[in-house]
Amino acid sequence: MEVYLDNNATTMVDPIVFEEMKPFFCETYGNPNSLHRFGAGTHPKMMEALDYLYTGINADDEDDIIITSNATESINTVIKGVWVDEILNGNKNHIVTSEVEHPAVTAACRFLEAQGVSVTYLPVNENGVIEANTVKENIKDDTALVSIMWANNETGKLFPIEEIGKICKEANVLFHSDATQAIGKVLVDVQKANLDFMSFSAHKFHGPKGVGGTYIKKGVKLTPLLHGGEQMGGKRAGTVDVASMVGMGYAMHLATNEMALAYEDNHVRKLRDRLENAILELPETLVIGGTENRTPNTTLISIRGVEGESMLWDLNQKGIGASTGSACASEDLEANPVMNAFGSDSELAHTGVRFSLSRFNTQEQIDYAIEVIVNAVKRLRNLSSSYAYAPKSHESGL
Ligand SMILES: Cc1ncc(COP(=O)(O)O)c(CN[C@@H](CS)C(=O)O)c1O
Repeated sequence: MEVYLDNNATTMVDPIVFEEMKPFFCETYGNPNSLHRFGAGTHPKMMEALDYLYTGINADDEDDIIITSNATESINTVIKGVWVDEILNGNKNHIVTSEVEHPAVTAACRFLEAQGVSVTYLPVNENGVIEANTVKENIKDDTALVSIMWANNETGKLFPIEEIGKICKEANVLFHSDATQAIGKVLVDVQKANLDFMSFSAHKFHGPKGVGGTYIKKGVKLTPLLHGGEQMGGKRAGTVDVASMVGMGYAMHLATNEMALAYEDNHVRKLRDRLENAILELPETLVIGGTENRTPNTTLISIRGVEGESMLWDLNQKGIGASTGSACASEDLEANPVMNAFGSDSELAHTGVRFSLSRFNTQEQIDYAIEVIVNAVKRLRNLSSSYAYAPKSHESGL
């Protein structure tokens, strides 16, 4: 049996989405900027896709959503655009973000630090969350941007975006959230969150890889990252990948409607809890960041005495796909920086395994995964020279 439990890395394109995309390869294949019928034929479905995107994040009709290649491009567009507008051409020189952001945020911020910008990386608290008050305490007169993720990709922890949005509005500071791991898992409302910018990627909610979006609130200036043609009103040059844009719009429609979010919060959450609770019955295991206030599909579990990479190899041999943390850091055998930030000791930082489920997982798959995981832990702990578990009288030895 094959069981895919790495949906925070990427998801399967929903077959229904794939059907929506097909016509734009060999039938309606014109360039949307061409004036003839071959180009104009793409417009109805592109407009429908935009409608789905606006509805999915509750954007106002006058706001902008520009189509990018992925969340990384969207994030760089915001951070570097604000740098140009508010720092190079303004009187600001400070950005507030967090220690547990995705590298797309932290690396872009480190690039700006190399250009002389001051960046504050906020720590998470003992519950693995960035506190709104901590953001407030770190906003200065020259703060150009606050950028805090909506949901952490490794732990699933949800951050107080609406509270932070109120703080930024009162302080008149631009606010961006990387919502890549929130869309399709929890309700994302850009207006309630008082966001000026938001980034997302279609392949996290059963859309195609290679397409994402940047939300820009009406009236907020943002210098483009890419210059060239007049696509997206000059806000993002380059011919739009029509099929992917249509796919992202439809995936947003399927993933963010009321029934879909209820399914995530019930069915997917129940499967995640079933898997997590079975692993927590093993001695010396714990959920990094704690179990409260998380996306319904994610668990990052430390299993003392079991190297994350060794566990992944065992799982892969049995048809199960998971990760030790974000896929983009999977080749890096250094201790997981996010786990370090969440306060786990150095050994724990090497023993984390991330399981991230989706609406396509079944209870049968989860029960199989539990059996494989428990057997893998037994095998790997028995092999471990450094792990010696002395069971208390009421615990079975492993
Ligand atoms: C919160 C967050 N923000 C940005 C990105 C980047 O998405 P792209 O579509 O690759 O550009 C990701 C992708 N995180 C994957 C791959 S590193 C993970 O395994 O966690 C993310 O989780």
